[in-house]
Amino acid sequence: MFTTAFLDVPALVRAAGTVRLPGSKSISNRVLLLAGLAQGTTEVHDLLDSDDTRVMLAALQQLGCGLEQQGRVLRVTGLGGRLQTREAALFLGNAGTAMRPLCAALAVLASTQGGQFELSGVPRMHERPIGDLVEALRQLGCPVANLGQPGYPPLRIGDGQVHPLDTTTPIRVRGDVSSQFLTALLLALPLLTTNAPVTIEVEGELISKPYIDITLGLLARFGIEVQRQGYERFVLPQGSAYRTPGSIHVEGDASSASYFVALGALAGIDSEVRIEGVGLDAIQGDIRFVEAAQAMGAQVRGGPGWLAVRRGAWPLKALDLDCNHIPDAAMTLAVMALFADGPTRLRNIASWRVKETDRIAAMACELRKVGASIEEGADYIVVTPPQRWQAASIHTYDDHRMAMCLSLAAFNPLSDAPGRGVPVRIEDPRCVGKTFPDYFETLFELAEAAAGAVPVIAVDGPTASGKGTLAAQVAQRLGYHLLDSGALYRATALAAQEAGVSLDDEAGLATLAAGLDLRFADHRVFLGGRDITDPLRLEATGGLASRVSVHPAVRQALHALQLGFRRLPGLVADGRDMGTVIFPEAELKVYLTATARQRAERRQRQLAERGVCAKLDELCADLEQRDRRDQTRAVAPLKPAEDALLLDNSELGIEESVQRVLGWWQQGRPFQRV
Ligand SMILES: O=C(O)C1=C[C@@H](OP(=O)(O)O)[C@@H](O)[C@H](O)C1
Ligand SMILES: C=C(OP(=O)(O)O)C(=O)O
Repeated sequence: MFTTAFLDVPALVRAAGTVRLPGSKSISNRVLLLAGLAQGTTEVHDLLDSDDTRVMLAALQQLGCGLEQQGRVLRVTGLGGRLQTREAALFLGNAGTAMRPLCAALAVLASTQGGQFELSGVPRMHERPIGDLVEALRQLGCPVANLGQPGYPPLRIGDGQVHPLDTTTPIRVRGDVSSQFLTALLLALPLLTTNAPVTIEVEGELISKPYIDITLGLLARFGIEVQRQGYERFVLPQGSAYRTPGSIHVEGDASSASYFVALGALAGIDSEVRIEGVGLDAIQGDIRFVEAAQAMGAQVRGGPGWLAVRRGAWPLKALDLDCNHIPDAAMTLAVMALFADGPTRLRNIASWRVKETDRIAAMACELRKVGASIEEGADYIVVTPPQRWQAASIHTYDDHRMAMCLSLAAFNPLSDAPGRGVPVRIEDPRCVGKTFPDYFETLFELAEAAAGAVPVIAVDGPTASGKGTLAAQVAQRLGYHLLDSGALYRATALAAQEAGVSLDDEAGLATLAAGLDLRFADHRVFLGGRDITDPLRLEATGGLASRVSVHPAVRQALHALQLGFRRLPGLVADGRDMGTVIFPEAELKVYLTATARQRAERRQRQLAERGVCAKLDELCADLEQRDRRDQTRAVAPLKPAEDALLLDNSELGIEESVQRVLGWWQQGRPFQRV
């Protein structure tokens, strides 16, 4: 997951490959609650691992459910309807699928067995309505107190006493703000059916109906058959008891699939984007996003558990659609609308305003930034494609779907810059953690950037100038890949030593370099699968590397290897000839210097930290000798590129140097500052 302040997505042109989707959020949290209420142990396969499921799991653990992870299987041992803990404060983040159903289940358990629970979330959760559910629970006789604004979390549920609950009259709940209130009652009220059936009646037109189908389907898997009349009246039969199905599989998330269906429609030009984990047999209503995408021109094939999508009509066809049945995936349509042949109207989406953010307002604001014209109303949005695309820094409002949807705006081949398009900056990319922590990694695996669009920052400089530390820090802040090119020369030197190849044998060294099986992972370096990080850092290895690197054939052999590090979303490359030879087109070239004495002092400190005592004069003389050799070698001598920015860090701390480079980088980007 990217945890950077922002993530720049370069202009993208094509997509192909296979994505295996993470589990459905809606199914995961329902299954967890049902398993938590049932008697016995349920094996849950392919559960979603994200912010929303973590808060549900933490709550179940606090309540005394047994949780045991075994590989991809989670074993949940339920309460069997008996409270293990009578008091707890549960933090439920921004998960509607945890807050609403737990509110109802705990209200019933606390009232029938005597308990008291506090439910809270992130500040936005305290602005998301829950009043209609609280009203329904109060009708039953459950004490629910507002700890903040009436009608919103935080809430105190129960008061420690046992209360008689009235299940003889139908429980009425409004359905026009969120379907999750009805889902919550359906999941919780089987607890009250010991002596008589329980009836729920919906007031107002129920929204997001397919989510009720998920609820009913999963209740059936847990042995509860709800009788109903349309979406107005639901009866939980007397004696409804949660019976674990023993083992249950969570299908891939259909809302998450929408981004990759859109990806295929936009950029599956030569081949398909294949989606695995969810297919045409899905129990999630958001699978019907596929129909909307097809109406816009996408070519979709599919079967049980899979979809394959490629571009059909281009530009896409504008759409006018009632989106009430697919409230989450409909956001993806708003971004696809940027590529349509006319204005797209998405209707009946009032619930967008009370989700992770006011999604109509947020979508309008961010789509305007890329150049679209927007009309918005209380329950609709009309998107007219941009006449001119603009590079935009997208605010994401701590809303995972804003981040995921808007990243697709980086596919803008219709932009003015022919064949290149413009990049998109996604602020706070971490917010995708709510439902799809690896979204951007997955996108970058499938997407192909426009020619030359993957940015490179080259950091060159003499030995011990601190370029390795600087480059690593800059890469980390930007979420970019890192190439420590010196490590390639060092690894070649080590490999030569092991293979008994002389450091003067240019041809032998070049053969070794070309076949180098080198891998960088988690700040470690592996040669042929062996961890060589420590020997690689040895002072002596640096000296050998300097001798290896004078051979033109070795440099040639390592050239292609280095170019391969330039991958989405970007690269920070450090070395001696990054800006001059390997990446002469790098957007930013930094040449880092410090006086030989200062570098020697730093090196002495580093060595001392490792328990090695070295004389300053000797270190200084050695550095000067290496500088001379690097600067005077015939091929790619160490020198600043003509367009490099010089950074003398003799008087700067690491953070100051990092900030200086990030400042230069920001100045050259087409976005306003975040
Ligand atoms: O029950 C569910 O799992 C959900 C219902 C929908 O909410 P509303 O019913 O509030 O529209 C949906 O937007 C949400 O992401 C998940
Ligand atoms: C509305 C959403 O979430 P929640 O389950 O928190 O309501 C969503 O995921 O788009």
